[in-house]
Amino acid sequence: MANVKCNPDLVRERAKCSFDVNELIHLIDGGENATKEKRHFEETIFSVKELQDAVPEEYLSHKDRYENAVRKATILRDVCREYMKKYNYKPNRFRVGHGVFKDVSPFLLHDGMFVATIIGQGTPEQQAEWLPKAENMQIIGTYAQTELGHGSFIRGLETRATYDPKTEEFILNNATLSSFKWWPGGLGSTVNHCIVVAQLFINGKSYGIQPFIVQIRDLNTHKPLPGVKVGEIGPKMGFQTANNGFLGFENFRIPRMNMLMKNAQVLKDGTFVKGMNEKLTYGTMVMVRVGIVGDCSLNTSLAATIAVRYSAVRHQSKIKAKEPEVQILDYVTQQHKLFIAIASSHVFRNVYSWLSKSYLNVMKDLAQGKQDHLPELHATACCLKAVCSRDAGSVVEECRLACGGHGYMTSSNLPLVYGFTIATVTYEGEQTVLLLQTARYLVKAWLAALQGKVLAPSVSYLSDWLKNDNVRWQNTPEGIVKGFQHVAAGKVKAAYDTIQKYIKLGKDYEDAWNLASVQLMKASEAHSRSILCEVSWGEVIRTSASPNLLQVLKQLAQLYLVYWTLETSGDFLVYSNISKDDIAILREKYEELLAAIRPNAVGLVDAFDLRDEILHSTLGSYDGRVYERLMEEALKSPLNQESVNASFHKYLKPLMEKAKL
Ligand SMILES: CCCCC/C=C\C/C=C\C/C=C\CCCCC(=O)SCCNC(=O)CCNC(=O)[C@H](O)C(C)(C)COP(=O)(O)OP(=O)(O)OC[C@H]1O[C@@H](n2cnc3c(N)ncnc32)[C@H](O)[C@@H]1OP(=O)(O)O
Ligand SMILES: Cc1cc2nc3c(=O)[nH]c(=O)nc-3n(C[C@H](O)[C@H](O)[C@H](O)COP(=O)(O)OP(=O)(O)OC[C@H]3O[C@@H](n4cnc5c(N)ncnc54)[C@H](O)[C@@H]3O)c2cc1C
Repeated sequence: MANVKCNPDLVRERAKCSFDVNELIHLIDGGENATKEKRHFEETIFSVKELQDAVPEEYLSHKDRYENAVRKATILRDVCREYMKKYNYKPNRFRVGHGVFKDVSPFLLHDGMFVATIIGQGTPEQQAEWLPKAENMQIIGTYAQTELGHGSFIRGLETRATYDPKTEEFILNNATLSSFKWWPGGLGSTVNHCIVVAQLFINGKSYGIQPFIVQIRDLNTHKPLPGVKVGEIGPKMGFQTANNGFLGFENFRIPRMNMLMKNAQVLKDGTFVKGMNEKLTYGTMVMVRVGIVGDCSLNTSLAATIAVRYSAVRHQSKIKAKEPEVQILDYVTQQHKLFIAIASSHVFRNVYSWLSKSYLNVMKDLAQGKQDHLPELHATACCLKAVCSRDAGSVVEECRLACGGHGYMTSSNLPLVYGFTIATVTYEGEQTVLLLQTARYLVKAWLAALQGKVLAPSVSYLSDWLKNDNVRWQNTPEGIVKGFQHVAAGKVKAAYDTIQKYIKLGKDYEDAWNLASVQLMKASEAHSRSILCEVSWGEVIRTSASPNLLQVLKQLAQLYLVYWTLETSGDFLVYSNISKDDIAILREKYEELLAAIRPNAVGLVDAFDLRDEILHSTLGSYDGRVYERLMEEALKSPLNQESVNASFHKYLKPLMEKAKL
């Protein structure tokens, strides 16, 4: 990239960067070698001609766009397969996926949830049967859980799997419209298999929801099998190429061994054998929620790179009347909009790495029959997924708005990035629903703290606060982290007290919970923010990096802490010992941090190392040829391929002629 002829503003920005951009790239990637491998892989992918679109996707019809996505998905699969064989390298498919599809691969759910569920929910025998076929794409699958009538409340799913001991089969049925599966990615026209989550019935008795592996299309003709009704759900806000679909069954029979039986089993005679914990059936969702925190980091870095580079190139208006128009990045309000995007991407990455380790530890424990840490993992993954996805959506939108009119252009790619980022707020557990899951855990933890019990590490601050809620405020990063814990503890206590108040007024627990649920949701958000602050600050101070880089990483981490303290200063005034003077000091600190980060802004986004092919943006490319690219892309419009459009003769001319009469 270094030899590309760049916009002079970007050249100047890069020259004033105070740290070694390559050092940060290696740190993000996990080492110099990892960067080399990543770049070699990406170079390979993006040099495949067939993966490059001659016409921008947006000009294709819905159908052509889907077919083009499937075409590219199959090529990408082949290239990756060969590459992995040759180099024994496991690539990050989401990064290159953004480049190849711009939007979402129709195989996303195959890789992300179908294969993962077979691993997580299948017995060794079932894995041996299905996994090789799924991994080498002999079969293509998705994860079909959500229905027209139910997504969040999965115990309310209506698809039925009724066991027939005579034939040792399950009979799948969707008797109502609301029971139709609705949303699964790839289901529309791509997959031939599904994990179907259905209510198990044996001898008229319900045994809760269980996962079944179901073939829905003929492998040769791709026609839906008799008894299967399947189709695509139509255009959406984003995810256009994900091929989300609907599905229903009518007396569709599958063999007994197609119930994934790692956790619970149905024996030949219809005996149901309960698993260690029925919530283990929800395991794939926990895994994906963890993954989404990492995805939030990537999505945020995409938007930050586009908006920061554009803001360095774009000149508009003046700060001083007699001086030239400034780079819009010099407006402190612009820095306020954008630097939190850079900081958030680092915070999400660090927290993702921490959460993934917890996830793997809990998986190891579960394999040995220990489930003590599962509730903490579930609670932590829920609130982090909810808050990170919401933050990422807001940050991406702020970056888009920060690009003014050009941010509204599809060719900036910001509308698309927003489309797939904001979807993470809803899928894999709607944000409020997940925050309330965490709130259940927090309320229990609070009760345990009141009883003097030892709490799990992520909530031990509740006990500390109970012992001493009068800690002096300190304007240091550690002091701010403590402050976030005080806010969270104060909110958990307030929500708990509110529940108790309603119970004393004669409400039952469930109604009291619902009445207090805004507070519970806010407590959960505050808990999440305190984890984000504590973990990310902790990771940064433990980072081994050169002094120059460490200084910049600390500035970003502090920016995150101060930004969110100021954003939630009302809470701090209520629940911590912060004073108005402390807030004034923090405001000053915030301005200092923006000024300190300003010279490194372009270097920082360069360090995300996102190739132009991944950014897909007229505004964000490495060379900063913004106006040239905007014009080049505009000229690709089919309307610009003709000097006069047929509508002139058909409609406009007759209209004008009528007006003459
Ligand atoms: C684009 C790139 C993305 C990159 C992502 C990275 C990697 C992933 C790769 C690919 C995936 C890509 C895209 C995904 C597309 C989207 C796919 C989907 O959306 S699939 C559908 C997802 N659906 C949901 O998430 C549904 C949300 N609802 C639920 O999870 C549950 O119904 C519930 C809200 C949790 C409530 O369940 P239930 O009613 O049964 O439980 P409660 O009675 O409320 O609580 C009982 C008890 O159980 C505990 N618990 C609940 N869940 C779990 C769990 N998963 N693990 C452990 N424990 C759990 C809960 O805490 C309660 O405990 P207690 O308080 O002690 O009683
Ligand atoms: C792009 C995209 C891709 C998807 N892919 C898949 C897929 O591959 N497979 C799949 O199975 N599903 C998929 N889904 C479905 C997705 O998982 C659900 O839409 C999601 O879990 C939310 O459920 P819902 O639609 O039922 O929302 P609802 O629960 O109906 O939410 C509507 C409102 O009700 C509120 N609400 C609901 N319950 C409660 C409660 N208990 N307390 C308080 N408020 C509540 C919510 O907070 C929200 O404000 C996808 C969805 C999207 C958008």
